[in-house]
Amino acid sequence: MALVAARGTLLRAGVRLGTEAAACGRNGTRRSASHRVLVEPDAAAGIATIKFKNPPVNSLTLEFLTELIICLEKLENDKTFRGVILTSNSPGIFSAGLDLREMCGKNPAHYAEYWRAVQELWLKLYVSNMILVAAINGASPAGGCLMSLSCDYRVLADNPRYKVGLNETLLGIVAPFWFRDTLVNTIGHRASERALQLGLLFPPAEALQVGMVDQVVPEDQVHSTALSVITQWLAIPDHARQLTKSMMRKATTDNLIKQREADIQNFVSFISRDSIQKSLQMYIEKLKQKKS
Ligand SMILES: CCCCCCC/C=C/C(=O)SCCNC(=O)CCNC(=O)[C@H](O)C(C)(C)COP(=O)(O)OP(=O)(O)OC[C@H]1O[C@@H](n2cnc3c(N)ncnc32)[C@H](O)[C@@H]1OP(=O)(O)O
Repeated sequence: MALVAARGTLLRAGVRLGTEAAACGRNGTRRSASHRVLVEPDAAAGIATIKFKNPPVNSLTLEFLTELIICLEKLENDKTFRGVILTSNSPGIFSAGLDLREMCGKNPAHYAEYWRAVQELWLKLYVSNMILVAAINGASPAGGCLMSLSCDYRVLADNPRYKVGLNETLLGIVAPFWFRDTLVNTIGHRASERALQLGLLFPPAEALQVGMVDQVVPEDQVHSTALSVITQWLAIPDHARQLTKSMMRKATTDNLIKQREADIQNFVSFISRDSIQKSLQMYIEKLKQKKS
């Protein structure tokens, strides 16, 4: 159902599925997956690199989310690809997380459609059969950080401006239970409690120390490191690795799947509150003022 909804959104957005489908094909040459998702397939190695290209900050708009979901599904169904690197086409910003404008001043039906797409992306990432490595080449707050936490391994560029974390409380909003669970599964309960309550954004050395990322490397080595990690993981027999991943992660995704509709309703009523709308608008204003 979610994919049908996603395709509906894409068609409304004027994205041609034929072009998009071809883009996630197995050719060795670089192709553009869609407007916002670039795919660089290396069929011989069985690895594809997905590059986020949704300027200015790779925020997760509904259209971008939908393109990512469809691209991941194509790769998942194409047995050529066993590993995927997620990275940004604009070094400096991995992803600014959920698009604030999608959560501000819209109607409940829009919020529901948006949240279903956010859930769908997480589900696709978290229990993917493929090996997913995040090559984090820029700042990655909130939903951007969630994407990387949903991968199997995270490599972060060593730049003090590239902070990662779930900073929702700083916006006056609350990370939902499945964001929390993803963080707890990665860094443990106590560290998550502190990080979530304070909305901490960790610079590289701290991110490594707390376990938000697995490796910090010089900026120009992020992609090559991600590649060599995937190559090591590819040496493990797929069925054994996939079953183990599922054993580790399925309870977490099942928890959302069984209450998916309630989670959407909860999001819609939370985000529609006047007080939350005001907080988000103030945050957007603050981002604008930062410039002037
Ligand atoms: C019960 C459920 C409750 C709800 C749960 C909801 C969970 C939410 C998860 C989220 O992901 S919320 C989003 C959190 N994201 C952030 O806090 C990031 C905010 N952005 C930044 O900190 C910075 O922009 C940056 C990413 C560090 C980049 O900094 P830089 O200086 O390079 O660019 P800016 O000048 O700040 O931004 C350029 C441009 O982009 C706009 N923008 C930035 N972030 C977002 C965003 N998340 N959504 C939409 N737009 C964004 C920013 O306003 C600027 O716009 P203009 O002024 O040029 O129009």
